[in-house]
Amino acid sequence: MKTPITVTVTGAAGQIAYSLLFRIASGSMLGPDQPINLRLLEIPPAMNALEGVVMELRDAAFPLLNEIVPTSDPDEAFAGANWCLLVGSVPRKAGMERKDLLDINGKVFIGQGQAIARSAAKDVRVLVVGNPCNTNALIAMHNASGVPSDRFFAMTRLDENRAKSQLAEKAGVHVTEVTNVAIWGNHSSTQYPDFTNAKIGGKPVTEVIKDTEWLKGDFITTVQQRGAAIIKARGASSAASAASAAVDTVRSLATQTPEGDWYSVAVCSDGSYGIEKGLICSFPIRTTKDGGWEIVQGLPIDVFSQEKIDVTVNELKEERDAVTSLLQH
Ligand SMILES: NC(=O)C1=CN([C@@H]2O[C@H](COP(=O)(O)OP(=O)(O)OC[C@H]3O[C@@H](n4cnc5c(N)ncnc54)[C@H](O)[C@@H]3O)[C@@H](O)[C@H]2O)C=CC1
Ligand SMILES: O=C([O-])CC(=O)C(=O)O
Repeated sequence: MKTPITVTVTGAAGQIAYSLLFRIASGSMLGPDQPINLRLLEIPPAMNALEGVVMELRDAAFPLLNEIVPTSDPDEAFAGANWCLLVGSVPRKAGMERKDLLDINGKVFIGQGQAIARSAAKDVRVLVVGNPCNTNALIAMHNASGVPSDRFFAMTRLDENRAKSQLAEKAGVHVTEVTNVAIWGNHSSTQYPDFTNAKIGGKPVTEVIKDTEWLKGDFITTVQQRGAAIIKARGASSAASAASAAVDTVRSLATQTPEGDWYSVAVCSDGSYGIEKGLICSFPIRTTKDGGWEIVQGLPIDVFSQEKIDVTVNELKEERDAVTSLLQH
């Protein structure tokens, strides 16, 4: 029997968590032989609802679920955490951009960053899902003194999955044929889903999909606006697909990436591709044999891509500049 891995999920009584917790406990995220301790953080008014979720987790009788701790105390929630999935925060409503949530959600990540630094395990890794996730991750990272910056991630995998699904549908192939899709920049309507380096059945996308106007136009805007389209249709933001993307992100970070491929997640920029150091920016990423991660280097960036990347990186800088008072050094 392996030693349990402790996973903390915040916003544990919310929509995303209602899908995510059951996927984690079933073994989808960390493997079919990996026992899990779940530590679940909520705000006091949601503790009753959380109690109901805990009852359901117990009722599912998951063989891998070792322990469940529901709490409204961040230090108790992050105690010994190996993985922290920071989902808890308010979702946007129709007509809002994700960055409009900065005022409401940003400050949550100060206290959570500090509590992670005090209480989590030495090998802690943190994936921020709550929006605006890049800048919330930046706030958490700056407030988690002593935790290395390469442990902080923000989720752009849902965007990658959406891009793959759009490309597969257009090409009339199964989604598993689509590889090498990088999302650059911010998880926002400025993100750049890079089709120029993507492949379908091992061939460049541009050789398989000849409709360049669609690739440069509707493809990009559909991916950029998909979250808003879901809110319009469902009356609530994506939850099950977001949970699934969080599972995919952690699994990709925890397992070696297949040769030649990459995945998307926002990490602390080291200056690669000229993107300002210290921004939490989405890049093409590979997980290495030793369990670390690296930014895929040397991808060709044409003029069209560079313009798109500049726009989204500029937005990240603006968001960072708007929260300077929340960033501690
Ligand atoms: N990065 C991405 O791709 C995606 C991000 N999101 C974002 O994820 C976040 C959560 O979405 P939902 O689960 O649908 O929202 P929800 O409103 O259903 O659940 C959020 C939960 O967080 C809790 N919460 C609020 N403040 C908290 C705090 N300080 N500590 C712990 N818990 C706290 C609330 O009580 C609530 O139960 C939103 O910000 C949403 O915009 C949603 C979809 C995709
Ligand atoms: O659009 C939203 O507000 C929720 C989200 O991040 C997404 O679905 O990508």
